[in-house]
Amino acid sequence: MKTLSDQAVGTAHGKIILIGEHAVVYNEPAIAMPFLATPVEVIIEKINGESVISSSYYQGLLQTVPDSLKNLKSLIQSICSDLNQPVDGLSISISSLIPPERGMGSSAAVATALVRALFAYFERDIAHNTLLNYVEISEKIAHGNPSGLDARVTSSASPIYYKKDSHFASIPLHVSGYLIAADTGMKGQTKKAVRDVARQMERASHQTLTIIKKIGHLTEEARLAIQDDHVERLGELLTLSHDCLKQINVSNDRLDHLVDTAIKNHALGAKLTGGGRGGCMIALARTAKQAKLIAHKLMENGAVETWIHALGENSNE
Ligand SMILES: C[C@@](O)(CCO)CC(=O)[O-]
Repeated sequence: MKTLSDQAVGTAHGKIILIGEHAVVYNEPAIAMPFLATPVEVIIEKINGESVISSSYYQGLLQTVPDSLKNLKSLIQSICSDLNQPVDGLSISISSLIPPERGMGSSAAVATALVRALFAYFERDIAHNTLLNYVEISEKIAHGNPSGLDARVTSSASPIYYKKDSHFASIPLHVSGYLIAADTGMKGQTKKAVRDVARQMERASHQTLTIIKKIGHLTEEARLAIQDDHVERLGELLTLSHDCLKQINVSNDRLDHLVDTAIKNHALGAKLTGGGRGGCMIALARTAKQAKLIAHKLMENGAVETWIHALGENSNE
């Protein structure tokens, strides 16, 4: 009989929306980026007895996980059953640098790393589509109705261009530069912001639709800038899209202040990322040195945490 490995590791990373948020709700495209500065690692080791799990939220038996980890328990049970392996005898330890509830794909990334670790532990190869299907099981429990975007971006090295109703395409990443993300320390208010944009669309449809369409054009241009290595143009497009997002009232003073701070400190561009009214912002810099300075200035100006990701660096795909 084949002996299984005593230890296996699975990795994944966070995601950020580079451009196109809110407009994507109205059938315009958006682009999401793998964000390697926030990695996730799952280590599985062989133990005797019942399986245990350890994460920053919980340490204990897999059988008695709290509700917040039920998605992972289901995922482990499905995989062990599909691979004809016992659910006992595993020590699963999860470490994640992705802040939760910031729209950075935290739950999908943990699920991705867990699926990879389990398949490595049981010495099985896994096709990318099978991985996505497993992550969806977990995301359905965690979020109800996942779009599939987070699963794709947290397991991929390439930016993903996407439209509503599961239109996904990888973009060849030829642009180089440094992407800085900063956390405002406030929870984003995606649901409320999406609802308010819908109300605006009813009240002032022509005006609102013009802005939404403009974000769509900026996103198409950003796709070209990424694949044709036009980092300066990409920066301009980010700032222009932030102006559009301001016009549809999904920014707030704290985000605007961080965006202005980044630009004053020679960012090529900056914008909010995700649902807005809190959450995170991003800035683009040409060099590592500029990125570090911008991150430092963002911290001085109210950010609670910053991360720097070198575009084009190897990832774990
Ligand atoms: C604001 C939004 O476009 C992105 C939130 O991360 C909402 C959505 O696409 O569901």
